[in-house]
Amino acid sequence: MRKALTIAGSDSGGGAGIQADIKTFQELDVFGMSAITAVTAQNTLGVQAVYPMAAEAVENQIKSVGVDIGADAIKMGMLFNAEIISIVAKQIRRFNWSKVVLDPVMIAKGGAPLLQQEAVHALKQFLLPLSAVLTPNIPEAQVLTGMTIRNLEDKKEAAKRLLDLGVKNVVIKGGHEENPNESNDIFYDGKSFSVLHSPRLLTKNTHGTGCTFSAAITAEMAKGLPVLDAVLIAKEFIQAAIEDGLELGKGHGPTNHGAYKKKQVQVL
Ligand SMILES: Nc1ncnc2c1ncn2[C@@H]1O[C@H](COP(=O)(O)OP(=O)(O)OP(=O)(O)O)[C@@H](O)[C@H]1O
Ligand SMILES: Cc1ncc(CO)c(N)n1
Repeated sequence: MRKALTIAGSDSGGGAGIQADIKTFQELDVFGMSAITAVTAQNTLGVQAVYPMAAEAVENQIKSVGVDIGADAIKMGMLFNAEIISIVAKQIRRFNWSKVVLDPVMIAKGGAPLLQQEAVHALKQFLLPLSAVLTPNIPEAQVLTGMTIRNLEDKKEAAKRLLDLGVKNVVIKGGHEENPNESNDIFYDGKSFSVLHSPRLLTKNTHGTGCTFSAAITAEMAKGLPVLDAVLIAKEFIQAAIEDGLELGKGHGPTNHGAYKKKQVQVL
């Protein structure tokens, strides 16, 4: 069985972070493993508290997986601080992992910081050059490039700048765009651009969309798919999960990780 490791934060509410990643891996028939970087007290209303792990604890979780089980692909989500970032980078190099997906999580939907501002530099310096795929949303792409993104041309320019920082492929996600009809993502591999179209679904239940999308890319890469094919499946996966979003809690409910598989079965 193919194996994927997520290095990310725990979401007690179960919709984002490690929990979203493991559910997504499972739905896509990949064995999920985790290295927890921080524990968040979180629900559909927001993040109530963040408890970062000691960098050594993160390092040892990755080592335990790497020396024994191994991983076909790696995903990184919330990393919180520069010390954790630098230790994660060291372990990725040590195990020679190349199918590495970096979701540069910075701020939760309610505004809580999930990455310290002073750690952005470390993320760019240590992790972008080790990543096969980077999946920023628009605000994250703006922070990483220092440019304002208003339209498709800006997205293309930002994607080029991100590749100049060492990442091999980038998907700039459109969830935060003000387009009322569509939520389009753009993919760039250094040679050509692809626009991944989807209708914008009118729902408040979008907690964990970014985590779920990048975990699905990771799972498909673990199975050996080329990056663009993995991204296209992930787009279908997140679309189905949002369409079937769950009305749980009093705020932004989670997406339904089981929706994609259910849809496949119906088609058969
Ligand atoms: N309302 C929506 N309708 C359709 N697709 C959406 C919607 N919101 C987000 N998406 C899709 O979900 C994926 C994740 O995008 P988004 O920009 O929301 O990520 P994110 O901001 O990192 O998520 P998070 O809020 O979990 O951190 C993208 O493929 C995006 O196009
Ligand atoms: C733990 C965690 N990681 C990532 C996100 C971003 O959605 C979140 N809300 N919580």
